[in-house]
Amino acid sequence: MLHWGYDEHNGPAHWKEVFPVANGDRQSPIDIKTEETKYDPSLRPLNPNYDPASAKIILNNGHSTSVEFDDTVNKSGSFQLNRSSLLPDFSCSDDESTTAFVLTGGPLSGTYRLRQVHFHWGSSDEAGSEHAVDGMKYAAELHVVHWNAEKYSSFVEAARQSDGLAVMAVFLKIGECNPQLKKITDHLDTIRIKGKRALFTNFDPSCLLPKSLDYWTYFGSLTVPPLLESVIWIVLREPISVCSEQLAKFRSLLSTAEDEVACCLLRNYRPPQPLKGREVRRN
Ligand SMILES: NS(=O)(=O)c1ccc(C(=O)NCCc2c[nH]cn2)cc1
Ligand SMILES: [Zn+2]
Repeated sequence: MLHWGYDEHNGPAHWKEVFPVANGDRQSPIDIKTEETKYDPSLRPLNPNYDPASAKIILNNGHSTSVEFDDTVNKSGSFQLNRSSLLPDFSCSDDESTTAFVLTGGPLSGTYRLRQVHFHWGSSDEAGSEHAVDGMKYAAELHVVHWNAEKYSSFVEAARQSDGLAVMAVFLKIGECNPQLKKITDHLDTIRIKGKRALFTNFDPSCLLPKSLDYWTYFGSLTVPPLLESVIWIVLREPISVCSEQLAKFRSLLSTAEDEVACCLLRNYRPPQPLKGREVRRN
């Protein structure tokens, strides 16, 4: 396998050839069998707190499109909420607290810092999500990626620890066009080619969250190589909407770079992996 991807010759079935952890005990995604999930009263409400100004760029890395955030801490060690009045304010969180772009609460102990947001989709609207619910797949899935900045000094270090990462997954269900998603899909034609990136600031991912923050949670892994088993998954139960035209824009992204024969990134989801005895809890 040259470089991993989602085609017949380099897709999920081949990843174990280079990343043996693909057959590990806590791989993701999974099919969530709702009858087998366990209510856990100790689970607290999720508390996402994002400073829209920390968004930096939107990029096409060849296997997804992601919005990257500035997850470096500033000199004084605290986060300032730089509400630069020059930029239009897309923030949906009216919270003026100064703990910017972190996720706390839920199953998490400590503060997880926002790193990036990205998507997974399929070649048709029938499938595209990575997690499934009672065997049912949604059209796409949004991942909001955080790392344990309280215990570890960098994302790369945290990505090697069993409690290093926390990813919040949101299902995208075919329906109305999503006005919040428009900001992202409107930028995709400027980053069609693998490696392309564009300035993208003042984006607040809480705009993409559903009304209810009820969730399932389980211990898993990255769903793309290196498939590191360092993710506390938080899967929101309520989907957000997306329309076919918006999904079509994701599919028009290229998985190839400038000097390669153009190939569209038609799908980029890994199928559900064995649960291997893991428990899925719900709040
Ligand atoms: N789909 S997902 O599970 O949410 C996910 C989230 C993040 C990453 C990621 O950041 N990959 C780079 C990993 C790395 C390790 N060391 C240096 N880079 C991949 C998949
Ligand atoms: Zn992902």
